[in-house]
Amino acid sequence: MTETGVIRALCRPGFEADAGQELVSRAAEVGGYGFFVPEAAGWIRFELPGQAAEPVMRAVSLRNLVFVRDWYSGIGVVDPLPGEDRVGAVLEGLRDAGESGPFGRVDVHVPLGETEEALPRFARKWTSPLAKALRGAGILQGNPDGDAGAPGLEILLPDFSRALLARRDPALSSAFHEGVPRLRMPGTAPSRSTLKLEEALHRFFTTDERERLLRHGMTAVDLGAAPGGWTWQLVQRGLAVTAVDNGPMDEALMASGLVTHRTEDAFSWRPSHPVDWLVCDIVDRPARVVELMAEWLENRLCRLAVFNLKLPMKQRWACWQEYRARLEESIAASGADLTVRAAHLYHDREEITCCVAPLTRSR
Ligand SMILES: C[S@@+](CC[C@H](N)C(=O)[O-])C[C@H]1O[C@@H](n2cnc3c(N)ncnc32)[C@H](O)[C@@H]1O
Repeated sequence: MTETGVIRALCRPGFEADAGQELVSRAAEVGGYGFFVPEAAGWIRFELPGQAAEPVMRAVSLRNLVFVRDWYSGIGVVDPLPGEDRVGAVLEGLRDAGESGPFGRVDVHVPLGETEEALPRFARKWTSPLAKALRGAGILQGNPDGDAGAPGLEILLPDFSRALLARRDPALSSAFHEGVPRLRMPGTAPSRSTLKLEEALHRFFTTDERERLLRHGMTAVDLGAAPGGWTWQLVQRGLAVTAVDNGPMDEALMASGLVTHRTEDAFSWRPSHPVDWLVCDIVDRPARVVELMAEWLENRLCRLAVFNLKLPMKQRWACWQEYRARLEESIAASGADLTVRAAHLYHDREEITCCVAPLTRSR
C-alpha cells in the first residue's frame, strides 16, 4: 500500500499521545491539518490527508518539537510481510510506490523499548541481505557506509508481519540515529545526570553553536548542582561555575579550581553579577521552576539557560505551552533576542529539558 501525506514519528514509549498532540498542533500552525494514530511503542503515524508530508515537516522543523525525537515521511506499507521472502516483498513495495531511490543507506527499526529479543535480533540479521538486494536493484548506493547527504530508507517493523517503509531526508530528520545521540558515561563525572546535560547540548546546539556558546572564560551558575554532573560538563569546557546546593559537591570536581560551592536555597539566591549560563536540575513544581527561570531571564541575570521541568502525568503538551508562553513573556520583557526550545531527551523520564539561547529559529 502506497502512502502519501504520512509522517512516521518517534518518541519515548508512553508519550505517543503527547507527540501526536504536538504534531497536530504544530502542523496546523503551518497549514497542515492532520490526525495521529499510535502505531507501536514509541511510534506514531501522523496523517495529512491530501497533503504532502515533507513541506509540512520543513515548515514545522524538528528542532521546534519537544516530544518527537525523529521523523520520516511514509513511502508505503508491506502488509502482510511474507515469512519466506521478506526482502522480495520490500523490493516490490518500493516498486509499487514508484520509489527507486537512490538511498544512501538502509536502517531497520523495531519498536522502542522492545523487550522480546526475537524481533531486534531478526532486524539486525536482516539488514545485510536486505542492503545487498537493494544495492543489486540500484535502489541503494554502492558505498556500504552510506552517503550522509543522501536520503535514507527507513524500514520500521512493528512485528514480523508488517513493514512500514519510509524516507529519511537528512535536512529534515535528526542527525542522530532515532534522534538519540549515543553518549558514553565519562569516567570522572560525578553522576549519571551528566549525560542529560551532554545530550541537551548535542540536541539543542550544532557543533559550531556549542563551540561559540560554551567557551573557556565564560561564567555559569548551576542551581541544584550536587554532586556535580552538570557542573562537570561546564568545567570540561572551561567555564567557571558557581554551584548552588546544600548537598556535597564531588571533591575531584572542586579540585579543578573552577567551581565555587554556595550552600544556599536556589530559589532565593541571586548572583552579584550577571553570568553567561544558568543551568538548573532541581526537581520541584514546574510552575515554580519556570517562575525562577523567568525572573533570571527578565532581569538578564544570565544570557542562556538550560533547565529541567517535571511534567504532570496528563496534558503534558498543554502544560508546556503555558510554560513556554511565560518564558517568552519574560524574554520579551528583557528585550533580549532569545529562542525557547525544549526536548524530551532520551535521559529524561517524566520531565523535559528546556533551553533558552540565541539560536537560529529554523533548522
Ligand atoms: C537531581 S539532583 C541534581 C543532580 C546534578 N545536576 C548532577 O548532575 O549531579 C537535584 C539537586 O537539587 C538540590 N536542590 C533541591 N532543592 C534545592 C533548593 N531549593 N536549593 C538548592 N538545591 C536544591 C538537591 O539537593 C539535589 O542535589
